[in-house]
This record gives sequence, structure tokens and C-alpha cells, in this order.
Amino acid sequence: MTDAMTGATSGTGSGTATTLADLERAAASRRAKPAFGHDALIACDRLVRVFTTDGVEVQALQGLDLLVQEGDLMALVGASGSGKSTLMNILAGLDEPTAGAAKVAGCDLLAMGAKERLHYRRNVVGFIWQQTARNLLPYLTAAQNVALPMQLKGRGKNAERVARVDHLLAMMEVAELRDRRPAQMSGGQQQRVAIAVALANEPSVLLADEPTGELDSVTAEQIFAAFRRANEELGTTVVIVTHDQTVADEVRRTVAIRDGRTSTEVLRRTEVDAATGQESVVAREYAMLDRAGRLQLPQEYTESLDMRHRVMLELESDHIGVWPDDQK
Ligand SMILES: Nc1ncnc2c1ncn2[C@@H]1O[C@H](COP(=O)(O)OP(=O)(O)OP(=O)(O)O)[C@@H](O)[C@H]1O
Repeated sequence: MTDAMTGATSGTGSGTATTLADLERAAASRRAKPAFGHDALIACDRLVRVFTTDGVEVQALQGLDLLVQEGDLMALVGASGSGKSTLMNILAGLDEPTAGAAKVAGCDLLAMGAKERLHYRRNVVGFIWQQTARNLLPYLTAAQNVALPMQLKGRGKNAERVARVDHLLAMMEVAELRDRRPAQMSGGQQQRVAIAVALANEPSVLLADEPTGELDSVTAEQIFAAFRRANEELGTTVVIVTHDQTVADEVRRTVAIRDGRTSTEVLRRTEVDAATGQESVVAREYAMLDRAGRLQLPQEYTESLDMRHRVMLELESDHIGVWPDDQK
């Protein structure tokens, strides 16, 4: 019988001793700790997605962590190929991760069967694509497009559905287009109708992949305002992938993805000057620290100080200093 099994003190050689009671206490405290992201609406935990094409593996997501709280309106940014669309397709229930964990509104995205997946796509998430033509059925009017998800779900009586269609189209400021088909609308109008379609079954989350990518800046501004209304008036959580710096600057939280991982994030808050009462938005950049203590420093920072491979660290009372390697 070992010391640990008897609960007796076992010497470690370093002067400290661990007893079975210590181990049990540590295990109990680990069990008592809430799971990562337990209170978040979207929780991605070390998400991995590997694509294999012709025997070549591409790691599109390399252990990505992301938490999004209910009611958030946030932007995801990143260079082409960084993994944004891969993440969005997983969150939309269109693709499955290779490893890791992902939960949206209590649904475990790795454990859903075909029936649950269909329910998830119809009721929990709403999706808006960049290509305006992909969001709407061309032979249906705006009102019919918005009504369709409710009909497929068997939701409400006809009169209730009509009232909800009109309410959503009015909220998106396209009420006058209710009887037009997509070909009779501009790209921006189609995207606003598409948001109404995505909201039809009251999803918890709206996901949009480059929704303003095909539009000019004035129209893009209108689309962004429509997302903001959905967020403020209905409380819907909104995640937008965008290359558009104006959109990224207007949200409270912008998360950057680099090489399949969340790398940095910018949080913006409104501050009021005590003397003048004037409001201003203050933006602050943060780096993501994962549970293993890994940190991605922004490329422009490391490049400007020629930091490579190894850096010098120093722990101060309230911060950690990072310097270029002095032994190079
Ligand atoms: N179905 C697939 N098969 C093979 N490789 C894929 C597939 N989808 C994505 N990839 C690869 O995964 C990586 C991430 O792609 P992803 O489309 O997620 O990037 P992105 O950040 O959305 O890029 P963009 O801004 O150009 O849309 C890329 O290297 C891409 O080539």
C-alpha cells in the first residue's frame, strides 16, 4: 500500500508533503470550479478544425477559445485564411469541429444528431451571408421570405405570422418593400430583408459573415444600424465577421483571429469627462491569455522591437515586462 493510499505523509524530497486528504481537497476544488464559459451564451473551448485535402492537412482552427456573453454585439476580424469563416460555419451548425468543445445557448455543437442540428439551425441561430443572393429565395417576396422560417417551424397562426413579418420588416426599415422580390431590391435592401428572415424565429444569436462585403460604405452603415437595432430592441446576440474597419470600430468588442486562434481584442467604452460632461469612446487593446498561460503578442509590436523566438521577462508587482532577447 502506498503512502498516498493510506493517507500518510509522503515525502517529495523538496520539503513539502502531499497527503491523500490534500489530493482529495484539490480534486474537490477543481470539481467545484465552474466549467470554462459556463455563463457565456457562446463558449468555444480549445476548438480545432483540421481539413484534409489530397492528403494535405490544413489546421484552420488551432485551439481557439472564445466566450460571448448574452446580449453582446461583437466583430470578428482577421487576415484572409485566419479561420473566421471556419469558426462561423461551426457556430452556424453547418460544419463540425475536429476537437475541442463548443456550446451555443446550451446546445453542444459536437454532440448534436441530425434532428437536433436542424432544430438548432432553424431556431437557435440566424445566419446572414455576404452574397446577398444567397440569403433570400428569388421567387418569393420580402414578406414571403420572412414568413417561410415560421411556416417551416409551424409557428403561430397566419395572422400572427403576418403581424410578425410586418413588425420585423418595419424594424429593418424596409416595410415598403414587403411585396417585392429580391431582384426588385438593391443589395442593401436585400441584406436588411435577410436580417428580418434570420430574426423570424427569435434566434438567440445572429451570425453574419462579411454582411457588408458587397456594399458601398453608406449602405454598409445602414446594414450595421439594422444589426444594432436587432441587438438593442430584441436583445439578440450578434457576431459579425468583417473586413470593414468602420464596422469593427463601432462595436464595443472586436476580437482578432490569427492563425486559427483568438489573438487580441479591443474593448471600447464610453467615458464622460467630469469637468465638461463630454462623452468620448476609449478603446483599449488586450491580448488573450489561454489557460496554459500562452499569449500571442501582436505582430506589429514584436516586429517593431525585432522580437523573435525568445524574449526576456520580468515580473513586477503589477505587470510583466517583456524585452527583446539581450543574448542574441
Ligand atoms: N473546406 C475546406 N477544405 C480545405 N481547406 C479549407 C476549407 N475551408 C477552409 N480551409 C482552409 O482553412 C483555412 C482557414 O480558412 P477560412 O475560410 O476559415 O479563413 P477566413 O479567415 O474566413 O478567410 P477569408 O477572410 O479569406 O474568408 C485556410 O487555410 C483555408 O484554405
